Amino acid sequence: MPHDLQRRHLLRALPLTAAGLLLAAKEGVAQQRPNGSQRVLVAYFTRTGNTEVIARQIRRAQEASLFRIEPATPYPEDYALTVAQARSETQSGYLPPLAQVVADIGRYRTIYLGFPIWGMTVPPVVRSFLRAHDLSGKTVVPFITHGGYGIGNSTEILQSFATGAELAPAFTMEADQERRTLEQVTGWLSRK
Ligand SMILES: Cc1cc2nc3c(=O)[nH]c(=O)nc-3n(C[C@H](O)[C@H](O)[C@H](O)COP(=O)(O)O)c2cc1C
Repeated sequence: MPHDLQRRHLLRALPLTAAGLLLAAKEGVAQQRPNGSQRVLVAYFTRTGNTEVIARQIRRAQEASLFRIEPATPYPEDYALTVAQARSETQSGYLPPLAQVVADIGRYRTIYLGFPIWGMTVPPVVRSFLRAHDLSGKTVVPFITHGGYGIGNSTEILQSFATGAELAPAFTMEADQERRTLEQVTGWLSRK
């Protein structure tokens, strides 16, 4: 029966070097398909679930393993605080430590990499994921959701962070934007 990420080792947090990003994280075993070839991994980051819908569909279609990218310290629940934190992390080049890394990344040939656009670019934690795993010789297939403003400089950022990987053209799509939903609900509530 499929099960969520199993955490094998608890390691103490280390400073934020590239090695630290790897060592600070627990090793995670991706959720695996019982009969799959295990050569395809779907790794994704999501806040509100849009990207996860696509990740799970790819997983079903490709008989792939599934890995959720998460920061060791979760982002705030509050939308505005998350936007502010993401902006400051991106501006300073901060790479948040990961909650877990893929323990057996070497077995995968193809990595579908999914994320939402944050501040017109790749979210910091997705950059952490790329830094923490050796993807050289692998094919990285991005799938990206955004709130209507496009994918910004994501292709260039992916090229610079996925060192040695072959980068396939990205699948991109507009999806619900949390900000728009919040504004509409706030407007509705204030009329009551
Ligand atoms: C911190 C933050 C920053 C965002 N920045 C952008 C942006 O610059 N451009 C855009 O089109 N959408 C932006 N969005 C909207 C998300 O990209 C979009 O809603 C995405 O589908 C969310 O995916 P998820 O549900 O998998 O988290 C942002 C959302 C958040 C939370």
